[in-house]
Amino acid sequence: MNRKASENVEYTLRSLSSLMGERRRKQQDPDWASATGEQSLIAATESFCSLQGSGGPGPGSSTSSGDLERAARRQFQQDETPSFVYVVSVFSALGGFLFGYDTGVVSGAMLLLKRQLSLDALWQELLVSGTVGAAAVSALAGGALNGVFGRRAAILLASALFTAGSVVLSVAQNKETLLCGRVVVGLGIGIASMTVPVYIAEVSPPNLRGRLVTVNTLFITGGQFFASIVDGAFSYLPKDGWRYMLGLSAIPATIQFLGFLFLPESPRWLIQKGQTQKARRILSQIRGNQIIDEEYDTIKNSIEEEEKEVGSAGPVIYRMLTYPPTRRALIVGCGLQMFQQLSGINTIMYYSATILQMSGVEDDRLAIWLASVTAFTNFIFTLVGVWLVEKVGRRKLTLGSLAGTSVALIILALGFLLSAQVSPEISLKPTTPSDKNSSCTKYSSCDGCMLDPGCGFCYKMNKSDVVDSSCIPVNKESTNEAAWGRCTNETKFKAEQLFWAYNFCPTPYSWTVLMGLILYLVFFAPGMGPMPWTVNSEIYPLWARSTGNACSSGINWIFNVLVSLTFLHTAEYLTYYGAFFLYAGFAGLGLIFIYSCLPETKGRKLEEIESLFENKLCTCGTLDSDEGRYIEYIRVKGSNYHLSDNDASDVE
Ligand SMILES: O[C@H]1[C@H](O)[C@@H](O)[C@H](O)[C@@H](O)[C@H]1O
Repeated sequence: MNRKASENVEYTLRSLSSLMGERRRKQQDPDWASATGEQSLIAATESFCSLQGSGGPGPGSSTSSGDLERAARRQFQQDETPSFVYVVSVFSALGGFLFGYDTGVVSGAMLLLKRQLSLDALWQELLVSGTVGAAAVSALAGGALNGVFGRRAAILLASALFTAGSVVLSVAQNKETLLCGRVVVGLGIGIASMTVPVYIAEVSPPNLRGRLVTVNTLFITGGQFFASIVDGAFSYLPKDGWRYMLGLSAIPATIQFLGFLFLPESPRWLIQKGQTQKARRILSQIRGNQIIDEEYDTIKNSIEEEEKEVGSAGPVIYRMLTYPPTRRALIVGCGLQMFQQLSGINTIMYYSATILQMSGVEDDRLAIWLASVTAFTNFIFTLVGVWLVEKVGRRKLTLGSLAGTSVALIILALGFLLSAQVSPEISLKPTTPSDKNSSCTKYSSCDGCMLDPGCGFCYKMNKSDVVDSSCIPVNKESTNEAAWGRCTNETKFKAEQLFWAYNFCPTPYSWTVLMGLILYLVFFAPGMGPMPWTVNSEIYPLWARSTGNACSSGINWIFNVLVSLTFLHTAEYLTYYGAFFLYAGFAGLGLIFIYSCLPETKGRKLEEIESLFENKLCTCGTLDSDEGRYIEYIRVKGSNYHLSDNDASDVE
């Protein structure tokens, strides 16, 4: 038995012996028992004792603490979380999978699409960012949708949008239809991204909530990983391979839609809407054989109190901003989402193939497959987050993750800096054909040439030295070749031992970059990846939950577009190392923000969390008095009592 489990049992033993003491007192003094109306407590205690088959452990009782411990453990095991809550969470998390898949698959699809439909840069950008932009809009609008129609309706709508969008994409005949499909899918992503964490948090028991919501992010990164495999596999099908890539998500989307036709609405939302009978029925279905009275009453009371305290006049966002605890929670939630994106995750995800090329991978297809290694690392380390979230808590996990991410960003930046310092010189200045563009011939080293999106570096290798190098305009149709000169025909120039580097330079410091990249994901994925979603699903009171999550998800998407769309321009102005130092700076600011403002929400009931924001903003971290202290409780009612290592003290 591990230390914590034995502490649980020890505590239980202590709780039980105090109950036994009460029982003896009541048996000796029946008036006292009836006066306090505690007959049920006596019955419960007796029923516990009968579990052991040997009566209560009073003085002189033959029952050893070993028997008691075994009985407590047996009951603890019986009282497991019903599997229905896992079914509900997995079906909801399919929304996360679709979010990950549809944002991840586009990079591979674009490689094929731009050739088949001759897409120019503007159309490529529209197809990629159209989805993310639509997600930002629908995440913001999703708050109202959730509040009025409920979580279940929002998830059904999101999966219907995913299905419709994927079908449109797989049969599209022109770029305009493709754009419509991408926008429809984006609308689904936005709604799913803000609804699913809220729904899972609302149906989960407090001791599992963090883990189950984090599973949603595991599904996001799983979707991104699966997308990278699909991209790799269908890249061998140059004609129409993209139809499969983009259309495949119709399958999980349809499964989710069908599943949700049978899955229940969030009981918390139902109570808020006054549908109390239905809420009770669903809550007891989700909690299996456990008693729900206390949970039901807590939700109901907190809704009533909230209404008294905050009132119900005016738009929710106005009430949130004028009521200090929700205003603070909103700042923390949006800040977390903003810093998640500002620390550059999607630059790493979208440009990992380029970054990997910098570390010496020449072949395009190999770079695509290696990018799936990046996605896999992100996925596997999110799993570590699922495991850690209920052990170390949200605050420590996020802080540790962001500290590691900052170090990794500095290593990445140093790798790029060292590479820039030893960047190969340009030794040849070929004469430009009269009808061709010559803007690239002005550069004197590979570094400048690489940062100009219009140019590429053509060179030969002599052992480990770069020789006969030139900077030439890139072919607008395919970045794998130059527009003119020695590097124009891929098959021919490869046979002549020539190399073409677009967006990167050959460097001996590739290992530093590679190490930085891997370290980045190892640290980012368990904490900064999932925690912003997990924390946001728990920090708002019920009346503000949909709106709070809509705002913070909207912020996540807006900064996602900003960071990923500006990466190449940022690199052009600040160089690659400048860009990564900038992200490291943002991560450092994020660290200060999180250290001062993020309270620990682990193990608390959703209804209790509001109290964490009652004090002035950015003192929450220091008020973490409960950290490291486990409050055990034993609920005794009839023969049903519950031991939890993370819940509030409560003896009925
Ligand atoms: O939490 C997720 C996850 O970390 C993904 O890998 C990333 O692409 C998303 O932008 C982020 O919100």
